[in-house]
Amino acid sequence: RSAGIIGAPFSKGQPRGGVESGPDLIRAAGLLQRLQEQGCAVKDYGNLTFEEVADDEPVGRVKRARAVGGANQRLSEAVRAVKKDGHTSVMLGGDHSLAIGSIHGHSAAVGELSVVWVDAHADINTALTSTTGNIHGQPMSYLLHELHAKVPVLPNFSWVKPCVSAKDLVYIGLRDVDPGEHYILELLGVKVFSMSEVDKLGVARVMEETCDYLSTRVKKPIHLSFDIDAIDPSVTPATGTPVVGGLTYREGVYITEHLCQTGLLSGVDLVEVNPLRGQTEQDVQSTVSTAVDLLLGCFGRRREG
Ligand SMILES: N[C@](CCCC[B-](O)(O)O)(CCN1CCC(O)CC1)C(=O)O
Ligand SMILES: [Mn+2]
Ligand SMILES: [Mn+2]
Repeated sequence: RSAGIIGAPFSKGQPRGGVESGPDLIRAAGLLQRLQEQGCAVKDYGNLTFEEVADDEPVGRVKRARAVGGANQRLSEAVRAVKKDGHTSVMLGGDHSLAIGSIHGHSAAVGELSVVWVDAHADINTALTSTTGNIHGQPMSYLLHELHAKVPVLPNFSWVKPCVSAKDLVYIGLRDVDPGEHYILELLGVKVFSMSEVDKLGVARVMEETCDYLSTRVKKPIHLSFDIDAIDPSVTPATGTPVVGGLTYREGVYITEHLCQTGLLSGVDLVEVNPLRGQTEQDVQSTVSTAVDLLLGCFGRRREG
């Protein structure tokens, strides 16, 4: 296995400062060294730099669109290059609006993808259904072919080409879905394993059904977009939009171990770690070390040794 690490210190998909520190915190916790220790080749592509955007006035209700569009165009090019170099891309966020560039660039390199979205939230509001205007609650709406006609073209977004089909998307961990999002998920028939299904089926069955569902037709490379707020806030409190009733540490690691074993994992996002949202240093350390362990599971770490 080989991992290409891209740091994306970006926060404009949401209003809270601090999430831009995610990449360096995850590196400082030893991600690269731990990957190498477990036999994974690692190339660190460093942190992207994003230009400041002046006068980034709201477009309708959408906030900071020009900054988000520009940052994701840079990220898309960077992820495409990492994939062309033959690595599994690892995008360290930063907020979840970065999934736009990460998935777009991944698909530009490898073609059609399966997307596994692990999150408390669906992040599938369109610019018109979003009540907050924060683009970290909207990324999937820019990527789905089926929503293309429903999404207005925002400034600095004209480069985004839809690249994912609704049938190739699976959600795990949902527990805070907006009405507009629920309507979209039902309308498109997107496969959802909410926390109710995790409780009902157990994580092993959820992963079995996820992989069966995604490989029913052609097996595609998998893009895992993991929002740290999918994990319960008792474990990962240092994040912008915590929601009670989340995945245990063990369920989170089981998910990444299982996806690694498919041999199809081709791109990973780990987003929404925000040290300023922790109340204690221990809160931050628990959040960051869980993020590292989730990523190690993506690259072959097995709890059995
Ligand atoms: N769905 C939310 C949250 C998005 C979270 C993004 B993340 O990347 O962390 O998954 C809004 C949530 N909703 C707003 C109104 C409140 O009363 C209830 C929560 C949105 O802002 O669209
Ligand atoms: Mn979330
Ligand atoms: Mn998210």
